[in-house]
Amino acid sequence: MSKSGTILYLDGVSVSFDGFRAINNLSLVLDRGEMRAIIGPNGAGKTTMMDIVTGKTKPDSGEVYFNGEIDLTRHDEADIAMMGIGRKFQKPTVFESHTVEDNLMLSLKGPRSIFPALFHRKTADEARRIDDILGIIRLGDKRHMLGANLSHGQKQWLEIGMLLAQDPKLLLVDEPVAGMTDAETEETARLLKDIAKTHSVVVVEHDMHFVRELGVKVTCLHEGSVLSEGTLDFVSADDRVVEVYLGR
Ligand SMILES: Nc1ncnc2c1ncn2[C@@H]1O[C@H](COP(=O)(O)OP(=O)(O)OP(=O)(O)O)[C@@H](O)[C@H]1O
Repeated sequence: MSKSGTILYLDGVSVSFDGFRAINNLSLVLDRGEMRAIIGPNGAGKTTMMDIVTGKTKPDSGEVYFNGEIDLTRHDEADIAMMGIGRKFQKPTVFESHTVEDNLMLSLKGPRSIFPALFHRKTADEARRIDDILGIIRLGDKRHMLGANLSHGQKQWLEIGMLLAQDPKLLLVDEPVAGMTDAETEETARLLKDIAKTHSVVVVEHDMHFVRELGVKVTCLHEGSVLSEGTLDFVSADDRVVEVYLGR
C-alpha cells in the first residue's frame, strides 16, 4: 500500500512482551487530516499501539511511518515529539498552581524553561496563539483561573490546549471523556472536530455515545490486530465486535 498522503502508516507491526503478542501483525493507516476513533476491549493493544507510534515501545517487526516518509522505528520519544506527534494521556496533568494561560505559555513550542516562560512578556505572536487556543478549548473566560480550580472536564480541555501549543501535526488522545459529564462529553466531541479541521487526530475511547458524536471512521482492535474498520454503524453491526466488545 502507498504511504503517500498518509500521516500515520503501520504495516505488519508486531510486538511481544515476555512471549505474549500484545500487537500482532497490525496494519493501520490514517490519511493526512483524518480523525480516527480507536475502540476495543481492555488489553486489545490500543495503548501499546500508541506507545509504538510515540517511540516508547520499539516493535519487533513491521513498518511505522509518519507523514509518509519518516520511519518512526529509527527515532526516540523526544525526537518523535519534536517532529510533531503529541500525546495526551488519560489522566490530566495540568500545573495546578498556575493559571490556564500560564499553563499554555509553558507549553508553547520552542526551547524554554519555566522561569523565562512565565516572566518574559508575551510576544504579539504568542498572545495570538494563546487566544486562538483558549477559543478552541472553550476556556477564554477562565484564562486567569488556577488549574486547580477547573472542573475535571476543563482540565482535560486545558491539557488538549497544552498539546496544541506544541503545534503537533498528529494528536494521540487517550480516553478524553472518561469521568466527564454528558454535557462536557458532547462539547469535547465538538472541540475535537474543530481541532481535526487543521490536524490529524487519533482518539482512543470506550464511550460509544462520544464516538458516535465524533462521526468519524472507527477501528476496532482485538488481540493486537484490526478486528473491524469502517463507520460506527458498520463496525457496531459486525458480529465479532459485538461478541468481543460491544455485547459485554
Ligand atoms: N510492558 C508490558 N509488559 C508486559 N505486558 C504488557 C506490557 N504492556 C502491555 N502489555 C500487555 O499487552 C496487552 C495489550 O495492552 P494495552 O494496554 O495496549 O491494551 P489496551 O487496549 O490499551 O487496554 P485498555 O483499554 O485496558 O487500556 C495487555 O494484555 C497487556 O497486559
